[in-house]
Amino acid sequence: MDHTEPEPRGKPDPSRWAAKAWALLSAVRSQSPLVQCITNFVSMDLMANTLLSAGASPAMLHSVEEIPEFTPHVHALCINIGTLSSDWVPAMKAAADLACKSGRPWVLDPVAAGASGFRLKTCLELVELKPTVIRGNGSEITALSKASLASCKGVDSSHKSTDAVEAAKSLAQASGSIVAVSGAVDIITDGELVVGAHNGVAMMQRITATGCSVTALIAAFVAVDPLHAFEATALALSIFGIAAEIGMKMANGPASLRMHLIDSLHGLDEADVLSRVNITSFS
Ligand SMILES: Nc1ncnc2c1ncn2[C@@H]1O[C@H](COP(=O)(O)OP(=O)(O)O)[C@@H](O)[C@H]1O
Ligand SMILES: Cc1ncsc1CCOP(=O)(O)O
Ligand SMILES: [Mg+2]
Repeated sequence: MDHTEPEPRGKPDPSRWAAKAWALLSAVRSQSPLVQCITNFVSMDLMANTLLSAGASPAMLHSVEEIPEFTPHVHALCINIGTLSSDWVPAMKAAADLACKSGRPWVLDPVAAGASGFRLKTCLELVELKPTVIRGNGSEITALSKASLASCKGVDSSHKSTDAVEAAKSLAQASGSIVAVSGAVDIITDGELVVGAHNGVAMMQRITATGCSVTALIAAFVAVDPLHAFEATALALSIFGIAAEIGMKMANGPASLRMHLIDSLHGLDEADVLSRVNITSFS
């Protein structure tokens, strides 16, 4: 996995983003990073298939007994609190702590963070364990950033991603994590620089666990380029969106889009990626 020095940050150059997208997808395919996923029951299947179709190697291991042996050897860890219960929290915390201590990137998906005090408290405790990236929808990032039970229907967002830019920036500054807010435009920030990834189709919101799955894809991308987590996060979101755009041409509705999204992610070629990556600076 690449440990070279970070590239200088600055105004995004569209051709640099597209070339880097193809380089990172190719690295995931050739290196097949092992991604440990501690995730909700709803997302396990789509998340594992998303990682496999991108070329990564998923492992849905969550028992607290095996984390000390397993987690130090993974290339990245994804923690998702979607179907949270108290007996899973020690495993989540132990895995996050070990990932940090072993120098492995880890990514947090704070599903429905503002839906209950238990969820919010657990997310805030996980944020203390220094996730490399936090990816949520607009309502989740708003709740986590303000540490309050913001108006939240459940797992789906009632905020546009673009209305959560300031919340994302302050969460990134307070946590030291890269923060991504998904939506029609995916917002990615390190607390200063903000970019928008414009790929994707609206019907992705009608398939459960697309958000969870793109969080796991972010973990795979960060695994192959851990020193450029900001770029890897934006590009994983863009690549997932491109797969959906291509899949949508063959789909008749959410169920067939789910299938074609996975097929398209597996089949993405250089021309698709270079012509479709759409990331712009956002201010
Ligand atoms: N209106 C939209 N247009 C294009 N892509 C979208 C839209 N809404 C969501 N997406 C994409 O769907 C995926 C899941 O995002 P989202 O629905 O916000 O997450 P969650 O399922 O966690 O609420 C992301 O890849 C995001 O870019
Ligand atoms: C429906 C549901 N309920 C608890 S977790 C979950 C899946 C949420 O997936 P996503 O956040 O990707 O829509
Ligand atoms: Mg979600």
